[in-house]
Amino acid sequence: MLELIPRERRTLAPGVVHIPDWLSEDAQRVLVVAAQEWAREGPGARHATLPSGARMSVETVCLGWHWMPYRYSRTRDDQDGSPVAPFPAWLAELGAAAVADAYGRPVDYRPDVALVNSYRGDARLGLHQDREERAPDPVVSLSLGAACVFRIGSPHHRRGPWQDVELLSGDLVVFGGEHRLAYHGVPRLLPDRDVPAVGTAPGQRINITLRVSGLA
Ligand SMILES: O=C(O)CCC(=O)C(=O)O
Ligand SMILES: [Fe+2]
Repeated sequence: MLELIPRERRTLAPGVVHIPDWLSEDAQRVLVVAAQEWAREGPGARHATLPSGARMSVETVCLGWHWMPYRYSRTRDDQDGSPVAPFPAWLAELGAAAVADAYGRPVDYRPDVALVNSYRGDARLGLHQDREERAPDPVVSLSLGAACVFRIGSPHHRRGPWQDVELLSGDLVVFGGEHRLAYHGVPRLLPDRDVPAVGTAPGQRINITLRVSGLA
């Protein structure tokens, strides 16, 4: 099922752009250090609990707005109720540069939510839509550490066809436009892929997802 993808920038579908190696190794190291600090701050990262009672295998800490299945809050209501960590201005600038590069034009992109996801072992993320936002702006995804398979399909239904893309450390994916609500997920890590020394734990993948909440 996995295609052999040349490591070139590709538009996977309208509004969906993959840029391999978008982040320099230095930038990756800075982001990994920041992600590790965010994951330790306050009540720390957690495996969110789904309405079914199951816990997600991905461990997440949020900035700006705290995402829970399936709503946002300014406070960490499924933890200790403390205020969510602030969304740093430099991360918004990085997100705007990502969207401008992906779409090849100047953009007014002001993300105010980050999900910092940590995958270890057989952690994965089922197919879902990012749809708790009230704004049409694209989603930015940055990958750090271990490689994974990223699956993206249609905005209309969860079943395929999908595209499976290998995401390596430093890769950028932007999805917006008519694929803003595309189903997507991470069916598995690819722990045997070489990872540059960016500071992640052995076999760990960190994903930083940026979104515009549209909330005030
Ligand atoms: O880890 C990824 O690449 C995707 C994360 C994601 O889809 C999310 O946090 O909503
Ligand atoms: Fe998502």
